[in-house]
Amino acid sequence: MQQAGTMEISVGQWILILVLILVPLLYEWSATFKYLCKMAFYNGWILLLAVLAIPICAVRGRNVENMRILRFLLLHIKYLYGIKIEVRGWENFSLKEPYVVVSNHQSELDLLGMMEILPNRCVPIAKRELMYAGTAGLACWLAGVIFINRKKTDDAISVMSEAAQTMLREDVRVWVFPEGTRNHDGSMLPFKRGAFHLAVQAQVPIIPIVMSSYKDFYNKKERRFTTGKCMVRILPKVETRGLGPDEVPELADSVRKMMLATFLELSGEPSQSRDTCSQ
Ligand SMILES: CCCCCCCCCCCCCC(=O)SCCNC(=O)CCNC(=O)[C@H](O)C(C)(C)COP(=O)(O)OP(=O)(O)OC[C@H]1O[C@@H](n2cnc3c(N)ncnc32)[C@H](O)[C@@H]1OP(=O)(O)O
Ligand SMILES: CCCCCCCC/C=C\CCCCCCCC(=O)OC[C@@H](O)COP(=O)(O)O
Repeated sequence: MQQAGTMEISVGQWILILVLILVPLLYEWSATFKYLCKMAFYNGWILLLAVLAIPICAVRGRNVENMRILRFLLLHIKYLYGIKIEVRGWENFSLKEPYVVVSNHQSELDLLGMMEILPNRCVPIAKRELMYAGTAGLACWLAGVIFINRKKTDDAISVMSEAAQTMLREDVRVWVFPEGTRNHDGSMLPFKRGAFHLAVQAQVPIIPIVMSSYKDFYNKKERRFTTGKCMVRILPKVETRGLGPDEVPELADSVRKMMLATFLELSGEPSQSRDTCSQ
């Protein structure tokens, strides 16, 4: 029986107290636990922000203008994580016409750099699986993200050909990660050619973007995630007017060379030392 003025603590409450003490201690002591917490919060926070975004975006229906709403909602995340983003080359974005943005792809954290500089009426091309990522998938769909099925090349190519028409008809810019997958090892994979076919088919320029290596503050293999700085460079446009499908391989190679040189320079690596591509 409980006496007046005394309080019994139940087993559940003891567990809660223990968790409240242990979690912050573990967070400080274990870099792995910190990494897992930060990544879980990153995904959870985005799913939650998407809950906010969905009704606002739904007012307009599926529309690329909704990308501005996603951008606005996501811009603060860099502050939560203490990631400083330094952008140079803004002047290279001052084109009125549509263009294809190509950018290196290190991790889901690329979303932060992307939102920092995302031009108006610019939509990313994303793997179809993202459409099923709960609220985030629906928010992406409402913002006009172009989904491709990477398991069906023909389908992916026809979606991209359709995108070439949409870009011109509706004055839309498209953002592609030409590596086609995240590349956590601090280098740049060989480029897939879809982005370059897209630019050539639409006869629009390519604007290469390079985000510096995250190695100083983030490493998935080592499960390390601290605060840090990322440099983003918007490179000058590469014209595609007059080029045909036969020139695509050369175009892709020359853009990749330029991006790799910038990546190595930004990441403080000697040039040619980290090229994982043997094209
Ligand atoms: C608040 C909530 C917010 C939520 C977050 C919001 C933000 C979300 C941000 C999301 C960010 C998410 C980020 C992400 O999800 S990144 C993952 C998805 N993105 C990509 O995969 C883009 C890059 N991939 C490609 O470009 C691939 O080439 C594709 C996918 C097209 C095919 O790949 P696949 O591996 O199947 O085949 P292949 O590359 O060997 O190509 C085969 C042949 O076809 C030729 N070919 C290719 N394309 C075209 C074309 N258009 N017209 C004519 N021909 C074309 C090509 O040259 C080659 O021929 P050849 O050269 O060998 O002779
Ligand atoms: C009810 C279903 C709940 C599903 C929960 C899913 C959790 C996902 C939560 C939030 C989504 C965060 C959006 C991050 C956007 C970045 C996407 C990204 O970077 O995709 C990776 C893709 O470029 C390449 O994929 P792979 O490296 O080939 O793989």
